[in-house]
Amino acid sequence: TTTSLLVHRTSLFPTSRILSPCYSALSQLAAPQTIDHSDDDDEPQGEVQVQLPLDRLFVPPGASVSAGDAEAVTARVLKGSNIVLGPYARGDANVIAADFVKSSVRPDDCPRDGLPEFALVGRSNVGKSSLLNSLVRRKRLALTSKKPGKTQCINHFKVNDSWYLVDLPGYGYAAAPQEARMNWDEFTRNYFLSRENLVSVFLLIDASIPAKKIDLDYASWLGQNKVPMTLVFTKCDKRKKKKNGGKRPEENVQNFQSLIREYFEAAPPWIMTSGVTNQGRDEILLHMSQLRNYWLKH
Ligand SMILES: Nc1nc2c(ncn2[C@@H]2O[C@H](COP(=O)(O)OP(=O)(O)OP(=O)(O)O)[C@@H](O)[C@H]2O)c(=O)[nH]1
Ligand SMILES: [Mg+2]
Repeated sequence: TTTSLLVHRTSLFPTSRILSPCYSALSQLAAPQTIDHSDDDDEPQGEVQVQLPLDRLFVPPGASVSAGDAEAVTARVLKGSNIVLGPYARGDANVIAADFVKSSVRPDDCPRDGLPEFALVGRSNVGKSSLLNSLVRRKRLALTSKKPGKTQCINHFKVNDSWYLVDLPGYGYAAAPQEARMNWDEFTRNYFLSRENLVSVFLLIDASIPAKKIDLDYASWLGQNKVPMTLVFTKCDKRKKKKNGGKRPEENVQNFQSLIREYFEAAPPWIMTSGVTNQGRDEILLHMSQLRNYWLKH
C-alpha cells in the first residue's frame, strides 16, 4: 500500500513541489512557538463604515433581525464588512496559541479529531498565508513568498487547542504544470464537499485589482454547491490607483459582489482586510468565533 500511495501522491503534484514547502513548514514544528506580539500594528485605518441595506447584511446563524431593528442592527455590523455580530460571538475570539499540525496531500490525510475548521483559499499570491499569520499574530507561522505557488499542501494549524485554520495551495497559478493545476481542482473540491468539520471556506480576493474571472467562477461554484463561504478581500492597503486598474479597493469590493449576487440566495459575509496594517484581523476572529460556537451547538 505504501507504494501505491506514493504513486498516487506523485501523480498529484511533481515531487519537488510537494516536498519543499511542506517540509520547510514541518521544520517549524521542532521549536514550539509562543505568541510574538512584537509585530502588532494597530494603526487607525481611516476606513469609512458604509451603511448597507438590511438585505445585503450577513446575519449569522442564531441571530435574527426584523426591518424595525435597522438602527440597532447597523450598530452591530463589524467594521469594513457586512457581518452582523450575533449572540454566538464569545470571548474565545482571541488567539492565545497557534501551532502547525501537519501537511496533507489528500483530504483523507487531514486531522480526524473533528474540531471545527476554516479553510483559506484563493488565487496564488492573494495573501492566504499572510492572512493566517496576521490572524495568529505571528510573522512566519505559515510561509509566504513574493513568488506565487508557495503553499502546495493542505496545511493544518491548530488554534487555542480547539479549532483549525487551514492554509490551502492557491489556484490559477499560470506557471504551475498543467497536471498540478487540474488536480488542484479535484483535490480541493473534494475537500470542500467531503470535510464534515469545515465550518466555512474563506475565499480570498485581491481588492487592489478589478475582479478576475477565475475568482468569480470560484465564488459561484461555492455558492451553487452551497459550501458556506466568507469573502475576504485582501491587500486593502494598496491604493495606487493607476497601476491597479484605476479603482479603489472599496469599488472593487462592491463590484465583485454585484457580479456574484445571482449565485447566492442570501448575501454571503464579506470583509475587507490587510495583512500589512492588520485591518480586519479582530473582526475576522469574531466572525470565526460566532460561526464556530454556533456550529459546535448544532
Ligand atoms: N500590500 C499587501 N501585500 C500583501 C498582503 N497580503 C499579502 N501580501 C503580499 O503578497 C505576497 C503573497 O503573499 P502570500 O501570503 O504568500 O500569498 P498566498 O496566497 O499564500 O500564495 P500561495 O501560497 O502562493 O498560494 C507576499 O509578497 C505578501 O507580502 C496585504 O494585505 N497587503
Ligand atoms: Mg501560501
